[in-house]
Amino acid sequence: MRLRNKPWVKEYLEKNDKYLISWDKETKINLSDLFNNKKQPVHLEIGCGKGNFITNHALKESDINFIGMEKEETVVGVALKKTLAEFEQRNKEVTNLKYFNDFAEDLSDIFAPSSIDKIYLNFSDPWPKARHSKKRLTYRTFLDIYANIIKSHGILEFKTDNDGLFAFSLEEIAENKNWELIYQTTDLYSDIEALKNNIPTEYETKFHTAGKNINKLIIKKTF
Ligand SMILES: C[S@@+](CC[C@H](N)C(=O)[O-])C[C@H]1O[C@@H](n2cnc3c(N)ncnc32)[C@H](O)[C@@H]1O
Repeated sequence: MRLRNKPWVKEYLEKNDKYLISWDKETKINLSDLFNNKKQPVHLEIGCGKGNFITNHALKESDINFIGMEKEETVVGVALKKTLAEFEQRNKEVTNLKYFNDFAEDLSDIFAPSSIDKIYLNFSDPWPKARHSKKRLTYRTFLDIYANIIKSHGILEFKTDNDGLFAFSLEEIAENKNWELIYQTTDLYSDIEALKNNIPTEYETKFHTAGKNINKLIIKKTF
């Protein structure tokens, strides 16, 4: 499905702006003002795509506030529509999930240091050409940005079908003093224990169904 320039999106997002985070680029977002349930931990998914993963997390873990960050406005529109439909189907109100149309590059300007409890990064673009390696969302500058916004000893979970990106990410992590590796597998679907709590993303389902191995790593902030 081609998602660019869907004409309904702008109007739809304006109408449903209570599920969106807006940022004035001058001040950092005050997380305790965002959700009515202020005291709950905040988990952020970067590059949430059409929102399957974060919606299912928000449905399952109502004691956590979720933010889905996505750079494409049209994709945010599609994600929000799906979220509202999923919650409605279960007669539930969306009180613990908001979408944010912005870029991972801006995270340190958006959120205060040590303010996010957990970060998810799923099936981010592999950028296979060496000259584009800095754009990979596990490149060292991104790892530093995540370490800045996540709380002390916070956890980041990363899944990818792309073996090259996975190997690259492990190398970047090994070189980065902000993070320690606490789990890794190149075949998530053969790790029964890890699978128990696994919520698949849209890309994950697609690749796993096609027989591709799914890589996963978990890292913890060292300080
Ligand atoms: C390959 S898709 C994966 C979507 C979803 N996470 C999944 O696993 O099904 C990557 C998503 O990340 C978004 N994205 C890529 N770079 C980004 C960035 N720098 N900041 C925010 N979102 C980004 C893309 O627009 C796209 O929706």
